[in-house]
Amino acid sequence: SQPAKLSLQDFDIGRALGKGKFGNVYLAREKQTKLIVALKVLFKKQLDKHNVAQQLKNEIEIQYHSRHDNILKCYGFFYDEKRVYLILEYAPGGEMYKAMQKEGTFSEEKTAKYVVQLARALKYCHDRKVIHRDIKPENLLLDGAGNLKIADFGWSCLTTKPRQTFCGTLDYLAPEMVVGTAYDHSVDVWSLGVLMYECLVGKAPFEGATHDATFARITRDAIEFPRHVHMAEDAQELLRNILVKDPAKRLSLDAILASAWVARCAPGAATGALVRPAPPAG
Ligand SMILES: COCCOc1ccc(Nc2ncc(Cl)c(NC3CC3)n2)cc1
Repeated sequence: SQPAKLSLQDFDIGRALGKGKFGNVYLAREKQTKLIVALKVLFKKQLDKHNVAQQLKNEIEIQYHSRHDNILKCYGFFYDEKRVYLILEYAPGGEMYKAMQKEGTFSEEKTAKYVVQLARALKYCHDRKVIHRDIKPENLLLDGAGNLKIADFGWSCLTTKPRQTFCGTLDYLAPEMVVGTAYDHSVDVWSLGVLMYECLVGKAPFEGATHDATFARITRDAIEFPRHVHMAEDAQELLRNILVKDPAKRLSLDAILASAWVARCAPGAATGALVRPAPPAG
């Protein structure tokens, strides 16, 4: 049967969770089911002005049909004459980039948990021929147990040709995207490497003062590890094999999940369980 057609009257609206370029996200509760959701309100005028209506359809299509613990659920959408509303899963932990700002760096264990969860979510996407293309802390949320959720598929695509210019931070763009050559799912692997680096070091590996400086560093520089951050050798080794300019030489998601650093810092990841095994009874 078709899902029920919902409208704004079906929700009690709560506080604003975040303000975006095309509209805001509000905490909301569906009246019948009492389900707590995040309601993303987008203004049609803004969507038309920035010519992103097709991108939004993309986002809804991909997120609505995704079923994965580390991908934020889209329960549905509706619209009125001025706005489009996305009914999204509420992630109580908030935005990853805010947690990074607050904590500076994360422990190896917490970083490895994020790396494993992001790698699993990306495997799910890539198996379905979906490339996210815009993995960065601003697009990642945390649930109540600190699990990672990919939250924004605005830039994901089923093809491999970028339609519009990027906005926001370029730190996470893979070299081949910066150069504009054809690229594939391995651009998401590069971004996973940048995220791992930033979680452990506290800043992105190829940060530049300007866009051009960042572009130049992404395409030219070899990865460096600041001396004041004592990063374990197996972590450095893994990052050197992810942040490789040539996409064909970049590690696969499976290889990352099977790496020595993941085995040491996210025990049980290989078997799928990320929770600590209960101590033996008695
Ligand atoms: C003092 O308040 C600080 C903000 O605290 C939170 C912010 C956001 C969530 N969860 C959340 N879940 C789903 C979405 Cl789609 C979303 N989108 C918004 C644009 C991020 N935000 C929880 C807490």
